[in-house]
Amino acid sequence: MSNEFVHSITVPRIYKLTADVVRRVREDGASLKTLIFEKKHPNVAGIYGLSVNTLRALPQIDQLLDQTQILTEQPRLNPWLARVLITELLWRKGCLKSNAKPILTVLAYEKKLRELKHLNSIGTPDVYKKQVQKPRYVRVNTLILSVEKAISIFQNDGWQLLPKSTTYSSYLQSLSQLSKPHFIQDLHIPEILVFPPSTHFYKHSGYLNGEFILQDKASCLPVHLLNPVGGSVVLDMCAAPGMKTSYVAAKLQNNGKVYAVEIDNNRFQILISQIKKTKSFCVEPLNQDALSLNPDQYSHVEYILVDPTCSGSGIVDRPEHSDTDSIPKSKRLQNLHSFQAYLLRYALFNFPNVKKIIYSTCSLHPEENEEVIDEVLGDVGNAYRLIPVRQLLKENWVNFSSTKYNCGDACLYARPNDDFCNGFFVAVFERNFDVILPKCNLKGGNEYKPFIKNIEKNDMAKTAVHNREKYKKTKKKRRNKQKKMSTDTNEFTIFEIESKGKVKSKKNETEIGKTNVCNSLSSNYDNKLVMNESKGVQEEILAEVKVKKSKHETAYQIKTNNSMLKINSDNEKQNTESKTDSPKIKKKKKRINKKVIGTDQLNFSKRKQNEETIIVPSKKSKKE
Ligand SMILES: C[S@@+](CC[C@H](N)C(=O)[O-])C[C@H]1O[C@@H](n2cnc3c(N)ncnc32)[C@H](O)[C@@H]1O
Repeated sequence: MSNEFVHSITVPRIYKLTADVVRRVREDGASLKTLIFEKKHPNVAGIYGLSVNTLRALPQIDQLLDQTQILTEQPRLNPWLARVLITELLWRKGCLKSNAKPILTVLAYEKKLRELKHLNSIGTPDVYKKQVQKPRYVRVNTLILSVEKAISIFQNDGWQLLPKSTTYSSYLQSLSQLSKPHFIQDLHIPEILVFPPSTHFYKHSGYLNGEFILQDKASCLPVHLLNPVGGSVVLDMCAAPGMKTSYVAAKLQNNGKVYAVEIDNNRFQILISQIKKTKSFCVEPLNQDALSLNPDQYSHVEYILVDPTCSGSGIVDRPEHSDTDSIPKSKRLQNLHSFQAYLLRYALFNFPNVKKIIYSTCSLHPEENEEVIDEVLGDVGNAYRLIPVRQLLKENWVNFSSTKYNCGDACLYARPNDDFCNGFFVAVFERNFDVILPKCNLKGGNEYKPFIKNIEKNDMAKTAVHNREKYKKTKKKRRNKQKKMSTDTNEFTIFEIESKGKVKSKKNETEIGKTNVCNSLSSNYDNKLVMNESKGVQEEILAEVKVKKSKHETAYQIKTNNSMLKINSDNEKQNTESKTDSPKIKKKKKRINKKVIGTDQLNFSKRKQNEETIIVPSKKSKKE
């Protein structure tokens, strides 16, 4: 075989795409889910699996790369492709079938790799091993069928329903022994049916038509505890991918209203898809920053769900962060804490008729949980109280918040090893209307509203990749400009949200990504960390969202039975605009209206929004 011939064989696309995904997750902090979605490859599950496995085995792979010196000896070999191929060879298929040059190169080192793997006693990397064998939770979408009907469907499929448990300990006992062909109804949430681990329903017609939602029990708990009564108005401040939104709609039986707010454009598409699939007609999706909601316009809101971006540390099968991550863990948690407290405070202080607010995270870090609750409790005084979740669940729960915090054990923790579900935290706030809301000058508080205008909202919707590209471009532009005006010290002031305390101005900030902490949180953290609350969901939903873009407009088109829902999107325009903007002068920016053409089935509304983005130049700015 001549060299020329070997060179002409291309590497299978799945390996190339996975290598790119893994690189961007590691280097850009991009979201695995968003990237896989972007690729629009038919084998979403394959790319997802290989990406997750490669990411998890990175420390071991890098050790092998070091020892074999492949990358030094083979400088033309793409290091990320090498990592993916090694994963496939050593931990997945055990072979590589192609004569493409990179594959032959890796295969030339196969013997050495295997020997070193053996010598290093690298077995299956620890992170491959699941701590918990989580059962498969199925939430019955009661907007489409009753729980009884769902049970009979599964029974017709050959499943056998175990008797209902009466205490949490007997329920957990049953869960720990659950095996085919048995399933059980959840003790707390009757809409949830529980099946043995590794049961797959992705191809089940009930799943495909929205009757069954594959949603972890932990993710259902916040809505179960919110428990809005029919006819009420609910605000879901962080809605995508819409698992909780659709559950709220089911709780309301579509009688009432749910405002589902999502800042990220890509995730908003998934939210729309979920709303449609689940027939959640009472939901009005809003593609905007929840912090930009005009409280006067939403003064009728009675229930709020605050389920913000978090570290996702409670998710059982998510890839771990490693020490090599660019932002240290403590700093990440501090940033998340600030953002979460900000959002929660916004909910607590700005909606005069709200009765109940749920704060939840899929994190097990007190920084994102008890510490957030303690911080806001100090601000709201007696205007709100925490309802002890122990009472709400009638003592049938084991894990609560720590008594070493002011919130005491009033909040709920779900812990994978005890509760057989993802790790989660839930706090339930109830409004005491006898007490007037105190004034609060802190982030999100009622005195803070005017500042909201100064946040560059468009940017919050950017993915990490966008931010990086934008940052690079702006840096390049600025460098060129600086060359031209070498004496120019172009100073400007930007606002920065500090982790603790007030708004502060900062001079000479050069990194666009730093113009706003929430911005970087919403993009980096959300995309990087909050892949989803259930591993399957991202594959499932992504596989279904159909996005079509025309040359002249970006449009989301979702097929309905008899009509086509079309949402004109200004995303690209916004993105382009923001990319070319540099924050140097006082600038008013009109947000382009989201035009939504509703179908007879979906209840989307037209919404006008002209928000100002103002970044104030300091007085020292060079006079042009
Ligand atoms: C943890 S996820 C929400 C999961 C969702 N509640 C569910 O159950 O499917 C957090 C979401 O909040 C969105 N988000 C973050 N900051 C936001 C903001 N300021 N306004 C609206 N959405 C925001 C993120 O893009 C992300 O989709």
